[in-house]
Amino acid sequence: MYAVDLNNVLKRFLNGNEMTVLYDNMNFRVSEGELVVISGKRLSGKSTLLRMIAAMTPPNKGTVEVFGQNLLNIKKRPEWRLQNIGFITNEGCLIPYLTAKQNLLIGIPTDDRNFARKEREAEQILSELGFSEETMNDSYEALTSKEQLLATIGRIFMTSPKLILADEPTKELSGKEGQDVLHKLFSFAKKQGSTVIITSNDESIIEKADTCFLLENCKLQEKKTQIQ
Ligand SMILES: Nc1ncnc2c1ncn2[C@@H]1O[C@H](COP(=O)(O)OP(=O)(O)OP(=O)(O)O)[C@@H](O)[C@H]1O
Repeated sequence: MYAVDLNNVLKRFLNGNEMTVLYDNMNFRVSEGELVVISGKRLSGKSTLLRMIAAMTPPNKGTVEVFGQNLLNIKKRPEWRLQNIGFITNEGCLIPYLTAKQNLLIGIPTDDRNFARKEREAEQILSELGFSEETMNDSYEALTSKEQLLATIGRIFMTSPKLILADEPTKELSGKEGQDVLHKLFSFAKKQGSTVIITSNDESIIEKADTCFLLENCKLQEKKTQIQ
C-alpha cells in the first residue's frame, strides 16, 4: 500500500471564462516513510496538489488514495484530516488567539484524566523546539514567523500524524533558520516513520529528499537530486 497514490488525475479550475488545467492524466505515488519534495514554477499547482491529498479539493477525474483509502469515500473529512494529516502552510495553521501550548493541547479536554500528562508533554516538546516558558504561553499571533512555524511543528510532534504535508514552509525564513527548523521536522518524521511531502524550490531542501518531483506541463516528473 502506498501512503499516497494518485491515478490519472485531472484538475482544473474555471476562473470567469478562463479554464486553468493544472494536472492532466497525472500519476503520483509516495511510499510510506518517504520524504518527497515537489518543486515547480509559481502557479504550477503545488499548493493545490497538497490540498487535494488533504481532501480539501477533489480531482475532476481520476482517484486520490491516501493509505489505501479513496478520498471521495471519506464521510467526515475534518476528523479524517485530524487523525491522519499534519499540514504546514505559511497561512497560519494554528488558532491565533490561543497560546503555543494551548494549540498543542487542542482536542484534549481540561477535565481529561490525561490532561496534566499531555500538558507536560506539550511543554517538553516546545522547550525542545527552543520555546521559553514565556513564549510557549504567548498567543500564537504574537510569535515571530519562525516561532509560529516551530509551534506548528510542535503540534505535529504532539499528534504524530502518519502523513505530513508542508507547503513552502520556510518561505518567510532566512536560509539557515529554515534549514534548522526543517532538520527538526525531518528527524522527527524519520524516527516516527511518517511520510513527508513538501513543496519547495530551495536546493538545500531538495537535496534532503528521498525523491524529488518537478511539476511541469500538467505532470509530475521525477527529478534527480544533486546527491543522487
Ligand atoms: N479554488 C480555486 N479556484 C480557482 N482557481 C484556483 C483555486 N485554487 C487554485 N487556483 C488556481 O490554480 C493555479 C495554481 O495555484 P497553486 O496555488 O496551486 O499554485 P502554486 O504552484 O502553489 O503557486 P505558488 O508557487 O505561487 O504558491 C493558480 O492559477 C490559481 O489561481
